[in-house]
Amino acid sequence: MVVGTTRYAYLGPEATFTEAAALRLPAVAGERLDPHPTVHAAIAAVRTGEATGAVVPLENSVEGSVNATLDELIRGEALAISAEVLLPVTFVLMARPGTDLGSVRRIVTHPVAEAQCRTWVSTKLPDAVVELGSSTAAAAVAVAESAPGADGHPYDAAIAAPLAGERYGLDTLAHDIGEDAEALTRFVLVSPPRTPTAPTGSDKTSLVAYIRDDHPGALLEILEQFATRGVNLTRIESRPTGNGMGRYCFAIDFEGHVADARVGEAMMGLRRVCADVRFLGSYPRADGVRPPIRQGTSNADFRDAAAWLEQLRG
Ligand SMILES: O=C(O)C(=O)Cc1ccccc1
Repeated sequence: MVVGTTRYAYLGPEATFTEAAALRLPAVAGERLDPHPTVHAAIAAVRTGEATGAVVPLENSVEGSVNATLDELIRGEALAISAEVLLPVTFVLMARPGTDLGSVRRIVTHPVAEAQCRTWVSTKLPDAVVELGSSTAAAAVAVAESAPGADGHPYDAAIAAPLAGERYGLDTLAHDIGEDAEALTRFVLVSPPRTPTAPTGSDKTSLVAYIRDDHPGALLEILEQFATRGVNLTRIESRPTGNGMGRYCFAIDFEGHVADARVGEAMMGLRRVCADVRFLGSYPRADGVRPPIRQGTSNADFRDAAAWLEQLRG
């Protein structure tokens, strides 16, 4: 296989769900992919310029946001989201060849996988403990390298992607152990700040809003900016800013593109009521949905209203 020269970082090692997601991104597929042990390390490679972009998990349909990624976007040097991809995730319990399911006591996996497989583990292996690792593939490596009887409590099994079992020589003890067979994870391509790609009609925008002085109704003021312009939110998450107890910001995703008038007006409103607004980007939606535009909020409606005001002002 010929590999391009542009380097992209991802949450590794090989055979993570993130690697599978990266291979589905047109900008990344065919380029050089560098595995990193943590989300922080993958994003640090973008910040230092070592990588053009980093593919990292952002949100799971069952477990919610991946805070490690959210916090990188909220704090430190500004970054941009330039693409998203939705990936169905299937979890497998895997162990060294010869391991018997009944003998599994110590399992290792990523927190998102642990949350989705909790019911299966407590029902089928009530005496097992699940420990958390930096990725599902790192968990598979830890099991492959845990010699039974070795010092330091070896792991008996890992919960990871079917591909990780093949890659690291582990056998499957149980298939499809996640709670929701339809579970999806949303991954994003994080790059240095950049001009967004042109609107497609099926776009999403992400930003972080930092409250100006803690006061009653601060969140309502933020929400109003979107509501009055007919902008539909797809996710809102509060996270501590990291600068003192009780100081929070809101990471918000919504339908539309920064080039859309209603989105621009909502963002100008945020700019007026917030201490700071960090624009993360507008990018095509992975699900291709083209939501209906509410009456009175199309680009033409905003243009007409602006022309009317101009006329009144003479
Ligand atoms: O650990 C991985 O393989 C990842 O890519 C993170 C993750 C873990 C579980 C579900 C989705 C993403």
